[in-house]
Amino acid sequence: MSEQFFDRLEDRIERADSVVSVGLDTDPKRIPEQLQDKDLPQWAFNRRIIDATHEHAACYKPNAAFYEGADGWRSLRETVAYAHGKDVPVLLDAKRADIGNTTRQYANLLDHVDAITVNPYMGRDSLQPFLDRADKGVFVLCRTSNPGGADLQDLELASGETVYERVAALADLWNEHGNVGLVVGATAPEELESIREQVPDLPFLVPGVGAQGGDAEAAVEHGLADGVGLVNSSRGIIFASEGENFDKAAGNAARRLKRRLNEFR
Ligand SMILES: O=C(O)c1cc(=O)[nH]c(=O)n1[C@@H]1O[C@H](COP(=O)(O)O)[C@@H](O)[C@H]1O
Repeated sequence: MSEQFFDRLEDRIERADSVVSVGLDTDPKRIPEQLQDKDLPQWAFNRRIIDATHEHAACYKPNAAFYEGADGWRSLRETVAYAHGKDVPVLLDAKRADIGNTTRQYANLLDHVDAITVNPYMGRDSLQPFLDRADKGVFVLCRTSNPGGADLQDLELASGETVYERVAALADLWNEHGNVGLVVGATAPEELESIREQVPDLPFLVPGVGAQGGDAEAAVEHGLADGVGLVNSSRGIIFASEGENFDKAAGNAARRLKRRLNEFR
């Protein structure tokens, strides 16, 4: 198996014929009733979601927010092992980074998963332990999908570039091991296009299609670098139905998204 995350991801994209990142944002309150009395309801839910969606998944992206706490981390560990058993990489959406000794601990998260999202706000040294993991993917938040994404990221610097453009330029510099990608939301299609022009070689993780109503065509057209990149939907897949056959609905939603995105690949 290749040493490089993006090579492994490329293989997976080819095998699944899909750039869909299935977001495992498993809100305990939205888990169907029939699973609520299980030992680890999140794990019971994720297992059925993975069974139903893995053939359409380029990766799984659990967001750490939903797994904080002892049972959550246990569920996450089982989930990651199960996804790996299906040959699907796992991108932990943790948005971490801190001062040196703290961030070294955060980077240990990469012992368990294939890639992670990080926050560039504290600068290069806060990301160094992640960047040093040449075999793992490091997705740097660049232009986020939320309405407030513009508050700081769109500010113009004295140099004339915006903050998100500066982040993209820095991420390109930090990409010494070929393991860096950017997070750019599908709700900002113009920025997606301009960032793609600025950094043609960095794969993007593009969240914001589905529940946030982002632009699927722009996500594919600009999110991929040499065919490699990810377009994420979380709630739109895993909570496609909250009824008894939630897994079947999730599988259908993942297949539909894959087909829709493939129209633009
Ligand atoms: O880093 C991310 O993945 C991320 C960045 C961003 O700009 N916007 C964004 O929505 N996300 C994540 O992508 C997922 C989107 O979930 P849905 O809106 O349910 O598809 C959540 O886990 C968000 O935290």
